[in-house]
Amino acid sequence: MNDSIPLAYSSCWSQNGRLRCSKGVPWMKDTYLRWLGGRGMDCIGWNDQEVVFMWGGPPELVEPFGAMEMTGLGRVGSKEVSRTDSKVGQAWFGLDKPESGLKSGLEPDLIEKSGSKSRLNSGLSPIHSETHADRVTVAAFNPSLFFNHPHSFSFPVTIGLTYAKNRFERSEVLLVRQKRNRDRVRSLSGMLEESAYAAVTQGSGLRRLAHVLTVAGSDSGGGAGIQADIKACAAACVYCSSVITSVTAQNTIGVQGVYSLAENFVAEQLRSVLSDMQVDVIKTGMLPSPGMITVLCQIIKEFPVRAVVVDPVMVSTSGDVLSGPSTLSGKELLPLADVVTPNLKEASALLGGISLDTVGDMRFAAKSIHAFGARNVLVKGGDLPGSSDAIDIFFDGEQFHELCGPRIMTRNTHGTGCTLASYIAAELAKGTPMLQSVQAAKSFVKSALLYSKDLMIGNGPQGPFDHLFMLKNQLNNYAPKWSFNANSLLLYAVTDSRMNKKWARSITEAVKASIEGGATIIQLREKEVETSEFVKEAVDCMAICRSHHVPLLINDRIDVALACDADGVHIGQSDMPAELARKILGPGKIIGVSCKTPAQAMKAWADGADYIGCGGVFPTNTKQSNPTIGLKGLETVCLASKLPVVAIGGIGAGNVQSVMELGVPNLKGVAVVSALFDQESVTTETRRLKSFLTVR
Ligand SMILES: Cc1ncc(COP(=O)(O)OP(=O)(O)O)c(N)n1
Ligand SMILES: Cc1nc(C(=O)O)sc1CCOP(=O)(O)O
Repeated sequence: MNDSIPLAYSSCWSQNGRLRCSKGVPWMKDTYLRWLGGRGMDCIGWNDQEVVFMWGGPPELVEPFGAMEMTGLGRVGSKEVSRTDSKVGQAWFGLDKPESGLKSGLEPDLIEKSGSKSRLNSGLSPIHSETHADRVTVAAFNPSLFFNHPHSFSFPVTIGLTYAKNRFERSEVLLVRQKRNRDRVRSLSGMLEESAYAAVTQGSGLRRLAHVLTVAGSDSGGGAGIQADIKACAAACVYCSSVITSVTAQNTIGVQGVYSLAENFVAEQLRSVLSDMQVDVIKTGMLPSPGMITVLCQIIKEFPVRAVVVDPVMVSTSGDVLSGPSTLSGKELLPLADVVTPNLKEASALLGGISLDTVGDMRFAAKSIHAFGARNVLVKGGDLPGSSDAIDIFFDGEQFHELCGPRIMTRNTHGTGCTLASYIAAELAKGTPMLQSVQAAKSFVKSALLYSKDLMIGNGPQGPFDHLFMLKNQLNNYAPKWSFNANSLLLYAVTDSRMNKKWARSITEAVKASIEGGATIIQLREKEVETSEFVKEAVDCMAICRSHHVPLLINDRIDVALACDADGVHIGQSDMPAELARKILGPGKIIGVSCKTPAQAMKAWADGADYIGCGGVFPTNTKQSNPTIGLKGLETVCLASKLPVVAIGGIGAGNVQSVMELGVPNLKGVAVVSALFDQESVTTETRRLKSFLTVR
């Protein structure tokens, strides 16, 4: 990289809750869309030597900073300038307001006091010009500190970051007084780093990879510990560096020996990685001594990262003790954790050995561990007695989420805890929000276990599984599925080639019209179209659906779904078995399965489906010889199903209400063919049907 760094000018602001950017700033848009969930706002100022980023805004903007109102301050040249206005949606920092050209956002008296006005304006280039900078300074501060500070104009910067000559320097004062703010600032640091990095690499041809640092023990058998962490991150397409705390002699039979490294050598490894590389997330595993935790905590404070994931490894799956509960109960690390992921045994140990036998107990444990200072807690109930499901409790300090999945019956579960935590860390490193990261990790572990359930590695009772099962598909279709929302089943439009032909419509016209009318998910059920034509049309339909954020599934044809990178497939009882479809498609695709009985619904769940289609609720002419199960049959299947259900068969404006009035919580919507597509105007009929439906 040159000392002189090309940099595009930008300004982003929020308007009606949406991110707006001035021209010529794709990197900025990406960065902020990614980190501020599409509601970002910031300002940037610059002169020939230095560029300043600032952002701020309403509390919801700065998720994951919770309730902290954040705003920015910065410098132009070497001079500090004043504060932002932190009103909702209005915070800008004095350099320009895009709608009205160059304009100061500073309050007049502050401009006067800081004497910054002339400096500000004289330091600016015209809007949308390009400049070159060899330094990028990013600063943010907490206004509550600012306003409480006795010398307001000394700018209590909570964190500042300068990128100059290929290095980040944290040169600003760290003024962090409250624990709550310290947590926020750690996360903020990652964002600042990302922004500065994005700025300086723009136009340089360089790019960076999301990065997790795992601090854990080595498992010689390769199933858990550092080895599992690296594989989980690789599966999530994230770079993983590793600091080894302990070396274990371990196989599928148990742990034969543990050799812990000296604390100062662990510190040396940590400093080595963190002083050189831009680590996004630190994930911790086996930390064999309280002293090692103290060292780690000190270094995390010295080198703040975006998030810390703590897997409180205490006992191996074989039952061998890897570190005592006293190690974590020192409670130094938990207040730094963005998420902690104990299993039942670990949660119990953290809480002094209480027994945890029910989902209610797990909720209690999650809340109690949260009180130690972790921002989020995931209590894993994989070994909850008497449950055929794997139920985890996620608590974010306000809300509980019960995350349910089928328990996969296999001996190959060694390393699931390490893998889950590392996958969460990897998703967080990519910018995925916390709950979705946890869901994506659960989905990954489930798929890996399913894929590996018959593997035979080692002779002991607990085998490892295959993290890189997707590579065997030779297909790069491993995108996180967290975008699937069961509410999208509300009005499910299923196309029909015969009807398209009858009304002289192309598939794309049919899809466009149904989306216009309000369809919430589309299935291409084109039984009479030639494959080459089908793939071509499906690719076009995908483009339409993507641009409208409507998922598109393919009926029966897994090959076509892969060819057009559809969001998933819908399969029947006589099609490719769902379990195999999941193996072929990977965890990133949506799979729906047709079910007429409770037993089929249970199997679909165990096979890794995402929803079931249940019918025929009423007689239909669209599908020959289709048994009708009636409203009663639909209700029975819904009650037996752990998956969301969409009703199908003979449904139209005249009877849709009777279906939805069943009021079963997992009945999420109706799938319809002829009432939408065997009609003159698909848009009108879709709109009409939609008017009877509301998300529950
Ligand atoms: C949402 C939805 N539910 C059920 C079906 C029927 O699928 P299948 O049993 O595979 O029958 P065909 O559609 O292939 O005739 C569906 N397509 N969609
Ligand atoms: C494709 C399909 N599957 C069914 C099932 O019972 O699984 S009924 C059906 C046809 C639904 O078409 P219409 O909305 O025109 O009745």
